[in-house]
Amino acid sequence: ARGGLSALAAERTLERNVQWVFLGCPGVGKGTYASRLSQLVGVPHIATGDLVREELASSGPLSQQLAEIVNQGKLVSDEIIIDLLSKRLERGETKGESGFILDGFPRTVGQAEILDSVTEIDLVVNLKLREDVLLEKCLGRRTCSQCGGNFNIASINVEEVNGKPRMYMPPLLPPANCMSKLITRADDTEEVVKKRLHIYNEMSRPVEEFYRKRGKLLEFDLPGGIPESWPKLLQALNIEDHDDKQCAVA
Ligand SMILES: Nc1ncnc2c1ncn2[C@@H]1O[C@H](COP(=O)(O)OP(=O)(O)O)[C@@H](O)[C@H]1O
Repeated sequence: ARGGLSALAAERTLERNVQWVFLGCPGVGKGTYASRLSQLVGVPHIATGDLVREELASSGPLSQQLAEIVNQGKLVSDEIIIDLLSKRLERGETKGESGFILDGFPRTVGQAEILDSVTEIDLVVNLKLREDVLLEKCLGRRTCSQCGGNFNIASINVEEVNGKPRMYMPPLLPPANCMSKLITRADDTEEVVKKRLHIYNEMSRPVEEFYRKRGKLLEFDLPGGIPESWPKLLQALNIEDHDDKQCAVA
């Protein structure tokens, strides 16, 4: 099935820019890989979590309400999310953007149905990682308050247990001048991450089935950290990266 999906993706690219979706639990690395791919493929990376955080920071009419929901690890209503996403897509269109890699959307079957009714998604990449590693990955996340760069200070090295493969993920450390400006997201506490993982299983797992039934789901088990996973992901997507060395460390 993998070959078929990759072929499908390649064929689409010739006609118009790609319209891809990234699915996966909190902490799996959706943002990291979606962002890298978007640069490579030349389409915008649109993360609904970022849209929500921008709205939060703007102290507009929604921000108080959103802060409460997000900081408890709950999902924002489909209505609000669709509204934020539509506005983002419209802004992009006026700037001449086309295609996208969506990250963090759709997160409910309702959102998937709405998306399905307005446009065709070419491919859905389902990123997967050992569950016991996800919490640590979330707790290790840091953002530079100045440049906005995303990093991870978690150093993961877990042994093989019950058929789960050994997993080595070196930290993704910031450059020296970001070091003193690192901040942690308010929803990346142990309590809230556990809640988010639970809500993912309840509300977002069914979205995988939604796309599986439509033959669009590409399952991708992350083999390790970025240096190990990035080339394998490109291979699974049939994409060549002529600048591979640079990307692996960027
Ligand atoms: N598609 C969505 N539907 C509902 N809520 C969303 C959606 N995308 C983002 N959010 C809200 O923003 C928060 C942060 O999202 P995100 O940055 O994607 O986090 P995660 O690390 O859990 O993938 C979510 O916990 C949720 O409250």
